[in-house]
Amino acid sequence: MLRRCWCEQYRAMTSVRDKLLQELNPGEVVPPRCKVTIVGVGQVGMACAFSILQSGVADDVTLIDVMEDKLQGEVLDLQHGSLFLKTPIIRAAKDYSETANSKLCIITAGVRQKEGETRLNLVHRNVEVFRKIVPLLAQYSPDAILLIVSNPVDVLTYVAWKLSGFPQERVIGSGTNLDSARFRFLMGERLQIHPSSVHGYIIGEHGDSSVAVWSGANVAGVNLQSLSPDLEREQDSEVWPGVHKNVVDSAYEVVRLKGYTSWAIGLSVCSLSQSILRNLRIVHPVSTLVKGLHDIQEEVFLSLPCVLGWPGVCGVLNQPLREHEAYQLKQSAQTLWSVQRELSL
Ligand SMILES: NC(=O)C1=CN([C@@H]2O[C@H](COP(=O)(O)OP(=O)(O)OC[C@H]3O[C@@H](n4cnc5c(N)ncnc54)[C@H](O)[C@@H]3O)[C@@H](O)[C@H]2O)C=CC1
Ligand SMILES: CC(=O)C(=O)O
Repeated sequence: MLRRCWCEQYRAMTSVRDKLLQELNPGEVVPPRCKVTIVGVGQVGMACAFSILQSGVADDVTLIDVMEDKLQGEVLDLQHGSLFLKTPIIRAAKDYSETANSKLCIITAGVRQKEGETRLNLVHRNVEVFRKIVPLLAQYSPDAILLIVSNPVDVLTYVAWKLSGFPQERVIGSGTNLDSARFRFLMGERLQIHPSSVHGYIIGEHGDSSVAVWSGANVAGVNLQSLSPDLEREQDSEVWPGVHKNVVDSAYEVVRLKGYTSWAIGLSVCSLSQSILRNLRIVHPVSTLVKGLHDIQEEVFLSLPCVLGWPGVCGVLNQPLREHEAYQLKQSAQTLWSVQRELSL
């Protein structure tokens, strides 16, 4: 019976595809479950896109940018690699309606630092960029998680939270996930141990006022400060405090050498995306609303260790901090608040 039905259809078919393939459920559309939109196809956006495509975590990667030719060129180039990827849909969106129903929207659009410029110098230009982007993302993907990468990332995460009206757990800044990766790489180099086995957090601002939590730095639970109490002091003979300085200087150094940073932030954002989209509940230092935590009174976003999963930020760790670490964190909050309170949103 079924066979006769197929044969009848076959006679009526014309295209090569129709002759090749007997569809069992023609016309059925399976909506993507893990659609990721990336806004901005500059150095950072493309590094994020490439890492996410390589990981296979998304079933739709949609890119959008105001530079139409660059956008088309980047998307074509990625599509030509489809044979080697496991993401069925890679596309350029002409307008925000094509980003609809994204689970995760990653914003990398905006200006970047020139040599010597700080991240905070970018704030006014990138707030204007966000005014054009965030309301449209929120309109077409009202249930999405916003992952902010553009700088200054902590202030812009606050801006995205305000402009979107989303709950705090669905607006996340990539924050010090990158700084902590740099910290672990630099400590690992000194110890000649892989960064995945060297644990330590950079918290606070992604930038100049970040805080190294030396009190928690460890390898296999062996606290490094218990081996050298001077670890974070100037007089330390092995100059370990220089590791945090190197972390803070990292972006400036890479920008001086190649003009921008891209690969490490791309990998960092991919790791955050995997934790969210696969509901892994991995702890990452990311920028979240910290009002009420560690005695911070200001409505600012800063990085603290957060559990990330399908709902976004599932929880913030009660990380014990020494007095001077908590003091530095509060200073970091005040630095950001002094920038934020000038913004009219
Ligand atoms: N959070 C972090 O750890 C890091 C953040 N960044 C930041 O990421 C941002 C992007 O850096 P790059 O990719 O190197 O810059 P880029 O200049 O290479 O790319 C920026 C892209 O944004 C696009 N864009 C500008 N306005 C737009 C709009 N209204 N809508 C859509 N697209 C728009 C531009 O056309 C351009 O393609 C910068 O703010 C940079 O400071 C960079 C590295 C690390
Ligand atoms: C540019 C920047 O924020 C970074 O690479 O850390």
